[in-house]
Amino acid sequence: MEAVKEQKNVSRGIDIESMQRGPRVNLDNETLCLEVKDFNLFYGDKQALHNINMQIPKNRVTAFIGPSGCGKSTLLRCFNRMNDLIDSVRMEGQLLLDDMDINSPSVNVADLRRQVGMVFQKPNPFPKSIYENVAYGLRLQGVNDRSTLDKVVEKSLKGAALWDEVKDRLHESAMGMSGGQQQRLVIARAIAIEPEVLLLDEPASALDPLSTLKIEELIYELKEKYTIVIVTHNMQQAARVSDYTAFMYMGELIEFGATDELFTNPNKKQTEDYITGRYG
Ligand SMILES: Nc1ncnc2c1ncn2[C@@H]1O[C@H](COP(=O)(O)OP(=O)(O)OP(=O)(O)O)[C@@H](O)[C@H]1O
Repeated sequence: MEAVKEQKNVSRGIDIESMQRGPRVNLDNETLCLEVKDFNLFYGDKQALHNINMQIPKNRVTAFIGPSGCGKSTLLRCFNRMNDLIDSVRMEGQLLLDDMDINSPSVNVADLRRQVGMVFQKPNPFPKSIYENVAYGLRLQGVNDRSTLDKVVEKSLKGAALWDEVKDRLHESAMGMSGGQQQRLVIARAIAIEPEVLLLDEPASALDPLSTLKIEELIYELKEKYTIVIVTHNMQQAARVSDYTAFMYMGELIEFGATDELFTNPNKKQTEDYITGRYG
């Protein structure tokens, strides 16, 4: 009888054993920023995300981990509609930013991308001066007043922990900076327009260990002002920088939890196998 009951629950997607093992995530004391509801994404006929449900709290760092191809970047890109650029993409379900439906036709995508900034794996500064890279977003908004720009450039470079290294060469080309400095410059450029969310897609994977450390320290500081979602292959990095972690596998969200709990006491066998290096 017990066996039958358990089998029924498993077949309805409720994994009793897992529920009994570890703590479940509790977001009662958090303010929500992003919400993913019954979300599916297809590239043509191929389904890349399967029925994702997730809540991402404000002013916290949330890491997406999982083996290559599990859908981490696909999900991340949905939050500022980067997938709009791919013709074959079709989506079902909802993505909310502060209760606003991100995919609603009434959403202005340029405005959304100002609210939800993105930093990619490979630093992509513009071939302009350090100053103009940071001022870029404001200039696009029509701000050309020198003293306003000076203030924002300084504040953003300080916010990206780069000011002391570049304050004497603001008008030199950004292309002459190291990779680690370029990545912090790209972060400064993103925060200059005061987004609400920063999406970081493997922001340190092309960097040396010292630059990686600086980016990780920076992420920790930035969460005071921004909600940060980071995709990383590096589990130590996820454990170091994030408050919450989502483990994905083959397009499904397998487990979402407080990072320290997920890494020390995962609910699901698949999570445990991944974090202990059994696959991935
Ligand atoms: N533009 C695209 N067109 C078709 N399929 C795509 C496209 N981008 C991603 N995919 C597929 O969607 C699935 C998820 O890819 P995605 O890049 O989101 O995974 P990921 O977990 O971020 O992987 P990685 O860690 O290797 O970057 C993969 O099977 C991938 O091949």
